[in-house]
Amino acid sequence: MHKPPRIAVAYHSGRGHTEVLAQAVRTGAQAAGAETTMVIVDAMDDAKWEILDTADAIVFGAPTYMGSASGKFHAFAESTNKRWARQAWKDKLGSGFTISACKAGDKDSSLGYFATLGAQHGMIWVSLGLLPGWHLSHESENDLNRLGYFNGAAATLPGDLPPDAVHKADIATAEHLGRRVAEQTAAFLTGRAALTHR
Ligand SMILES: Cc1cc2nc3c(=O)[nH]c(=O)nc-3n(C[C@H](O)[C@H](O)[C@H](O)COP(=O)(O)O)c2cc1C
Repeated sequence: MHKPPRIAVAYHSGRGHTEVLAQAVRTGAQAAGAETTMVIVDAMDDAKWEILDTADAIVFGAPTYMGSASGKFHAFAESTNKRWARQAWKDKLGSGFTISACKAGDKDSSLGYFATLGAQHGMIWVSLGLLPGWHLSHESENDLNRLGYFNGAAATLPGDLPPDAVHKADIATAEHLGRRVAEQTAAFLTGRAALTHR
């Protein structure tokens, strides 16, 4: 019997929109049997770094600000440079999620940035693993992956609305991502353990 995968959700949220997605990623990962820990990256301390260093997978999240992940997330990412130098997070699994106000809003840049950050750390990237919803005439905005992203989970919410207005389909998409990261991490850990004991 293997230990449950440990998944950290490392995120910044300005007004609570990204927080809703972070909680959804956690819900999905827990439903798939993972142990999850939330790490708000605005103010890192030793305990938070320990959580990230010992996690089997890290899911990065931030709102899209000025066409990329928010500045606070970027500051966190830059502060991982010593870990980068010794490849401390190599072979952890990773993925990412974002939200923005515009329908498109350059969210792709944020998701691409998370994937590049993961690659710099030698992490193994987990895609969303869903076909796009809402892209044929019989489909609707209530579909999973209604915004049609592949590199992670994305959500759109008009900027003047409160966090509890985050679209249910976007929440379900983030839950799907959490589940998928948990399942892929469990499969990876099982495979690695089998190879070690061969
Ligand atoms: C400084 C700033 C820059 C923003 N830039 C973008 C942007 O480039 N594209 C976009 O669609 N929305 C943009 N937004 C809107 C936010 O992405 C959106 O409101 C998001 O849901 C906020 O999430 P949060 O509450 O987790 O911070 C911006 C908001 C702020 C405050």
